Amino acid sequence: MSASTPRFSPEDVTVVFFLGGPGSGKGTQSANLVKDYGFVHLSAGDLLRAEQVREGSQYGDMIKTYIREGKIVPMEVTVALLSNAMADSLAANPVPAGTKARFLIDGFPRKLDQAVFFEATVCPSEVVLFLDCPEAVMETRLLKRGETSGRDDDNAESIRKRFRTFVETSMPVVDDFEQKGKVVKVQATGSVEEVYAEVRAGIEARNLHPR
Ligand SMILES: Nc1ncnc2c1ncn2[C@@H]1O[C@H](COP(=O)(O)OP(=O)(O)OP(=O)(O)O)[C@@H](O)[C@H]1O
Ligand SMILES: O=c1ccn([C@@H]2O[C@H](COP(=O)(O)O)[C@@H](O)[C@H]2O)c(=O)[nH]1
Repeated sequence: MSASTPRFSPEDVTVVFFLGGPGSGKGTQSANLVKDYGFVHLSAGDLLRAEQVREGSQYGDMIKTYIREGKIVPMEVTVALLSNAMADSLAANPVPAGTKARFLIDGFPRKLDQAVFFEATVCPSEVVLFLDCPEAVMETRLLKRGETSGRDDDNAESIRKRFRTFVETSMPVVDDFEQKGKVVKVQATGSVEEVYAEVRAGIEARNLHPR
């Protein structure tokens, strides 16, 4: 894996960043958005977990520690994984003339430097979808998920650290995009169906329609 220049043109893609605290429901809503809106879903966390266990990865141990501690992995690693995954997807499914591939980038950017670096070297985002959810609700969901997820970080101590990182490091990213007029904010405390109805309304208001 290397952080090379992307192997595609920014003109060929529409990128939606999907942000929200740990357990706010990004992965759950992403499945709906893939089905109805033709997004390719890329979860930064999933890409990091795959890199962590990839044989021969020089980053495996480092990623494991960062994830368990709820810290943000250095941006070069994550941006390279995302950019390569986008390029691979475009190579496998070339964009028909006159259309753009849609990428839903879940759980990224989590830090301002990542946002700046990605938008400068890969492509700018179109919309930032933000799931707003109280910590108490997210904690209940994550502890429940932890009963079966097998994730190293779905335990009370890691969850506490992830919440702290989210408030201190990731919320400034949401605030920055908000100032740029890019944020679609959705309350994430309702049922999966209720939240999805709000998500749909929000992105359609930004001219993203089913495909
Ligand atoms: N609206 C909802 N109501 C109740 N439970 C939900 C809702 N949305 C998601 N969940 C459940 O909460 C848990 C966390 O959801 P999900 O994995 O989608 O969150 P996430 O934001 O992707 O989390 P992370 O950032 O930690 O990966 C899952 O077990 C999921 O089934
Ligand atoms: O851009 C990113 C995204 C994620 N991480 C690390 O991964 C874990 C888990 O992420 P999920 O989105 O909850 O799957 C997160 O706590 C970070 O440690 C990252 O470093 N950079």
